[in-house]
Amino acid sequence: MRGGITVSEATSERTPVDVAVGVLIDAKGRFLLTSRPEGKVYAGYWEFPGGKLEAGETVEEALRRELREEIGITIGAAHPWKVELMDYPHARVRLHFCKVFEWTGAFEMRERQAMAWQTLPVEVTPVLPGTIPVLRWFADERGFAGATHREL
Ligand SMILES: Nc1nc2c([nH]c(=O)n2[C@H]2C[C@H](O)[C@@H](COP(=O)(O)OP(=O)(O)OP(=O)(O)O)O2)c(=O)[nH]1
Repeated sequence: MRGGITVSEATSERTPVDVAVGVLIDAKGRFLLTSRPEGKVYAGYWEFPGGKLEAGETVEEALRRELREEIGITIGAAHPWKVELMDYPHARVRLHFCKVFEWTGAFEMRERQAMAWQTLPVEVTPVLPGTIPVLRWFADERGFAGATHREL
């Protein structure tokens, strides 16, 4: 007989995949969102740029690599901000959100994403579920009341 593990228990026990996420903030306090490229899950949804850690990488190393690969910039220091676990049907992810205030190079959307500098409330839509808590943290930091983004 197989153990009594139900599908939902198995799902909640999935080992999370670590993801490094960059919250780029410019001199005006705007933050950068990019759209997920065609061919990825949640294609077209807006998110903070980033990606999965490769073996042996720190969060900061992964973030530096991903932002170079995906949007063409070289970041300065990555300041760890918050860590969030998200359960999606496709994966369980541990999102390491880092604030980034300095970078060099010109933005180049190498995966043909779109980019948008945003403030609250966010105007682009739809926003990836794993991005929504970040908007709430910004709202709390900035004393912003009301909806942080538009629902689909
Ligand atoms: N980059 C990013 N990913 C997020 C955010 N919120 C959120 O739930 N995620 C999830 C979506 C994905 O399941 C995962 C990131 O994986 P990904 O597929 O974009 O990473 P990657 O660039 O390494 O992709 P790949 O090479 O495996 O195709 O994290 C966010 O704000 N930014």
